[in-house]
Amino acid sequence: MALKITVIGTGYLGATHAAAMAELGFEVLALDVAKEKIDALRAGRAPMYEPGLEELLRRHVSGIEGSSGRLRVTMDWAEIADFGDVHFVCVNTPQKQGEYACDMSYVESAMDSLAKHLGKAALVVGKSTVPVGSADRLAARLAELAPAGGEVELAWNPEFLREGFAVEDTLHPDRIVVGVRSERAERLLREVYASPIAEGTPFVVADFATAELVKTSANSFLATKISFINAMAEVCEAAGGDVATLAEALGHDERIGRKFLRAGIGFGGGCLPKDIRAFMARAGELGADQALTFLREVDSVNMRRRGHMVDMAREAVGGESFLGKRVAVLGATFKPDSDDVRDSPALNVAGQIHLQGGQVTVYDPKGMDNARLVFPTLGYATSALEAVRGADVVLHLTEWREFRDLDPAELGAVASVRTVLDGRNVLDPARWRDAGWTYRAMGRPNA
Ligand SMILES: NC(=O)C1=CN([C@@H]2O[C@H](COP(=O)(O)OP(=O)(O)OC[C@H]3O[C@@H](n4cnc5c(N)ncnc54)[C@H](O)[C@@H]3O)[C@@H](O)[C@H]2O)C=CC1
Ligand SMILES: O=C(O)[C@H]1O[C@H](OP(=O)(O)OP(=O)(O)OC[C@H]2O[C@@H](n3ccc(=O)[nH]c3=O)[C@H](O)[C@@H]2O)[C@H](O)[C@@H](O)[C@@H]1O
Repeated sequence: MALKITVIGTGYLGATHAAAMAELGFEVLALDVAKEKIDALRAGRAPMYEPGLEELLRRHVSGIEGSSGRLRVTMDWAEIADFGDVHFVCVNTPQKQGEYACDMSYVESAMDSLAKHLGKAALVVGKSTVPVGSADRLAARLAELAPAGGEVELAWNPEFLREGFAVEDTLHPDRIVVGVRSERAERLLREVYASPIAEGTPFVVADFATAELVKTSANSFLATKISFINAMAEVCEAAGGDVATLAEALGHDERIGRKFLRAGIGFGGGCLPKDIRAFMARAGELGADQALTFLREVDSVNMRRRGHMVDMAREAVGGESFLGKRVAVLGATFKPDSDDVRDSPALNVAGQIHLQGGQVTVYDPKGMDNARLVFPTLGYATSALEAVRGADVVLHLTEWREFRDLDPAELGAVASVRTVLDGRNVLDPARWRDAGWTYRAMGRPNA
């Protein structure tokens, strides 16, 4: 009989995972403690903006006309425990308030709720990003709490999807990593991922600690690559070089590669920043803090880029202060094709300028509702054109396709001053200059 799968936590990771599991042909039951997410999913709506997710949900959510009916949702733990052979735990692991360490309380609470109701053999699979050593501890806790005792087992299967490509990355991952303690756990996970494995996706079997470490080291590597190029941007600014040309030239070396070498206002989101901090905190607990001190630099280079964009904007409006100045901010999300504003560099820059007295107006194609929740005091416009109306400077902070396609002449007709600062290094300087704009980018003093 085909495996039955549950997904606990239906945020960016869980909602996508649940829909993808249904797409792969499994019967899926998903649970969340947030009623609005469950209501949205039940109606076949994605709880967040993620390209392709809503189509997948409508194809599989039970009760939607023409759907396969393979995906159902619930808020009932007993139903979840009774239904699943394999339970994926996809809840959030944010940074602890005022600390670098990871807040494990959501994972612990979800595991406890599930364990108490488990009455039959099951494989519980952690997918959340956790500090190394967590799976070991959670396995002992699970064994203690689960009534079925030895028949309930834990595995760890970190996730590498990127927001904006979540559906594609889940259905066709570049690798699958599983931390397992038995052949049975490995066999069950091979069954779950039979389809990507058949497509040739590498399936890496590891112990718990290594599986956990693959995830945090992957995100640390990506963060380091971005901060490396942003450090080079700082040097280019001092020396009069061009970081975009530098990155292109570096990227031709296959050992370095072209990806993740885009300089600008740096990385944000619900993962990279908090994951490198949690990794440093955990290394400290393990007595290996020296190994990761470089991540402190990675973090501070990254945070400096936000401050540098604020400085560039202040200089553009006269150098002294933002008082009485209108600043248009294009972009609120931490990256394009997402509505996620968690630790968004764009919103951080907008917020800093607002706090320094600037009159900030933000526009983002998908992130407006989330941005308003985080920064209700900023001004919000209904289009890029409206945001730019009367502006003394325009900041391009999230590289949505829509912004690249804007007509600089049309914007120039409504702006008060034609100065654009490109925080993502993707606008075409010639197009803007031809329309009478002063164009400046980060790390490209002569661009
Ligand atoms: N967002 C992403 O692109 C990726 C996230 N991850 C990791 O996946 C985990 C989840 O991240 P996101 O989906 O972004 O977070 P999220 O905040 O979007 O979703 C988490 C969901 O878990 C639910 N939840 C919290 N406590 C619960 C409980 N006790 N029982 C049931 N549900 C509960 C929340 O209501 C929320 O809907 C994190 O550890 C993150 O680091 C890993 C790879 C990619
Ligand atoms: O653990 C996670 O949650 C995920 O974190 C990242 O994915 P994501 O946060 O969706 O976004 P990325 O594409 O990695 O971008 C992160 C940030 O870096 C910035 N970035 C990216 C690339 C670049 O060259 N320069 C740059 O500033 C982006 O603008 C964005 O703010 C990883 O890429 C995923 O593999 C991982 O699963």
